[in-house]
Amino acid sequence: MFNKDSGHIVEECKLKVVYISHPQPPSPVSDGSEEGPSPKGPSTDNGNRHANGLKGKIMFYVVRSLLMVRRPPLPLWKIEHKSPLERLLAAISLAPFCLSGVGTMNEEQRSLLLKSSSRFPPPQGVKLSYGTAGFRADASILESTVYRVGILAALRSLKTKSVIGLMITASHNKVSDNGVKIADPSGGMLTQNWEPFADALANASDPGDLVRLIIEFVKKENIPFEGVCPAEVLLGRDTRSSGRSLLEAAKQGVSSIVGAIALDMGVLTTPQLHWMVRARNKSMKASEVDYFEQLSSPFRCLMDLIPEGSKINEMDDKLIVDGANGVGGEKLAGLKKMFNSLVIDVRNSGKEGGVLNEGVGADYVQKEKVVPCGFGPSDVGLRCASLDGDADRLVYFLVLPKDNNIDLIDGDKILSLFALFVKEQLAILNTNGNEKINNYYHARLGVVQTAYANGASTDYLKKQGLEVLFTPTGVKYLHEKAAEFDIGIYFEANGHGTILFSEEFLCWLEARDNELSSMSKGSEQKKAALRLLAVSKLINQAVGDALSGLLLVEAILRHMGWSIHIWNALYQDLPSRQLKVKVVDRTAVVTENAETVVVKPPGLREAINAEIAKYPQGRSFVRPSGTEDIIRVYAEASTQDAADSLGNSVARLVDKFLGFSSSS
Ligand SMILES: CC(=O)N[C@H]1[C@@H](OP(=O)(O)O)O[C@H](CO)[C@@H](O)[C@@H]1O
Ligand SMILES: [Mg+2]
Repeated sequence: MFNKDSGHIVEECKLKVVYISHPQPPSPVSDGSEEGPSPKGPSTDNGNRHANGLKGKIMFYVVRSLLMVRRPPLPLWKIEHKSPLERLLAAISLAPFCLSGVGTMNEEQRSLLLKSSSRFPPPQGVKLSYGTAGFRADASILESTVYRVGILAALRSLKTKSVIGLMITASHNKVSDNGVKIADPSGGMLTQNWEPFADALANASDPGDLVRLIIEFVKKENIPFEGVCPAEVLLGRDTRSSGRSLLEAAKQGVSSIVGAIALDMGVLTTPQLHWMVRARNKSMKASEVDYFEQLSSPFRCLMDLIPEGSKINEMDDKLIVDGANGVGGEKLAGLKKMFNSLVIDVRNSGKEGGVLNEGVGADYVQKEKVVPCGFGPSDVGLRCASLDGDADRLVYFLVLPKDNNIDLIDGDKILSLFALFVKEQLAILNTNGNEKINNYYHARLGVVQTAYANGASTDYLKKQGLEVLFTPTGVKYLHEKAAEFDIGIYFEANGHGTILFSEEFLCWLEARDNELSSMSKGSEQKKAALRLLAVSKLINQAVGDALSGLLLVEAILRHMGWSIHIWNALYQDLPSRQLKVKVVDRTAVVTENAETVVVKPPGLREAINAEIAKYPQGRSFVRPSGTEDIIRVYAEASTQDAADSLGNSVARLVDKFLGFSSSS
């Protein structure tokens, strides 16, 4: 992780180093623990301090020399302390921290935490939970939470000896909300084992409680602490104005762990930050320019490999994108400059005065099934797409001639398009004319959905002979499941998804590609190998990414020679309805079987099943949202009226069992 370019990347990408941890220099007078008594009592007297200081200096150089054998110096040495004298002073001030062991906390670290955390008191009467996508709430109460997640990210970096990401976003939620989540070293979501600790940290009542929790956790997880190892956290935020002060809180959190640094990567899409974390930990270049290059070059490769005759007519050439008045539109405008084979008209880029996610964006389009602001009758029949507020979701749509209605082409249909293409390329790769080839690799291709996937999509995918699996809502679950395959494609109906390739399969594919280069250059197999390799590079391997997903959709439609109408006609969605019900305590609903069955409160399951039985092709389930304080209701049936009616009946049941009237 802390690759040799650590300092170099900082310069090359013109990154701003936002904070470098400043451990308190050992003072001969005060131990800096005014905030509360030390559990160990006063650590040293003055004489001991001086003696320890000298011992510390000597030991520090020994430890540091040893550490430098296996890693380059911290960016700390390169960036902040420019002159040799400044570096020496920094080394001396860090010395005491480098002497303490694993899983322990010395007085200086404790004092630093107590001091900084006292500036971020937690909100009163609020219980926070690291839900489907981290912590989310009204931005005005989040400073303490973000500060504490900064601490968590620094500890995670120490534990994994890798670069960690911290993203400040509330995605598709309203502009006054915000949120914070962590990207693990792979670029994926924070490991689920650490979520209870995240909850405990966020809800710690005071600085003392917070420090006690950290001490316990550091011990339990054996985290190398107190400057023994460096920690590095990449910070990103979406376009919400509250993100600025929250980012400051995150910096304070990171820097309250000795040896930890925070790098402000600026305003980013969520998938960009995840990608950068992954790239840094793979010692790859990780700037925004590199990200654009990573997407555009395989896209160009796929376009160059489009079969002769797969031409689409001019009307189908233009794509209109709704940027949700968020970060995605602006980034897409930058990305599209890197190729001229695609005409993209970006609307709702945030520069026209619209409000983030208000009447715009992928979540609005998918849930309300109406045109977003800025779209209208002149767009009827054109290929349109919508990103969400942090650009990790993508849906397509067709504007219908009447009543602002749309034909939605959601995550399920994007998944179907990707699955068809990958399956076709795998089949070409493993066939030589009519003969099966010898160097055959049976790549396990799997697709992963949630209960929100339209039943018609699941039927369609199964009919194509694909293995379909289900997980609970939340990309952390889908991603984990998809990673079990050689090629795992996952999508939530709302448009979050990606394609994961196993290392083993990619190794084989690269070898096969080389073999084909010498044996059958220009053959269909060679092209199929090149296409699959291009897909593995274009599609974000860390998380679902609307920008990379959009480029892949565009490339595949051209490959197939399909208009959006042909794509949309792959299968017809069953009519569905989604509703939200406000209840007293949403945690009272407990589900199982990928959230399709309610186990608590007693009696609700039977009542829902009795409703479902009244509707042909009826399906309905309820679950507590992980991002909003509500219960979500989903209903599907053979007609829209029936789906609406089933949804309403189930929503009434939820209200009856758990609503405010039931508790009074
Ligand atoms: C029905 C729905 O769209 N749920 C979304 C929503 O989660 P909830 O837990 O349902 O609030 O936000 C998550 C994060 O973006 C996303 O993963 C999930 O699919
Ligand atoms: Mg999002």
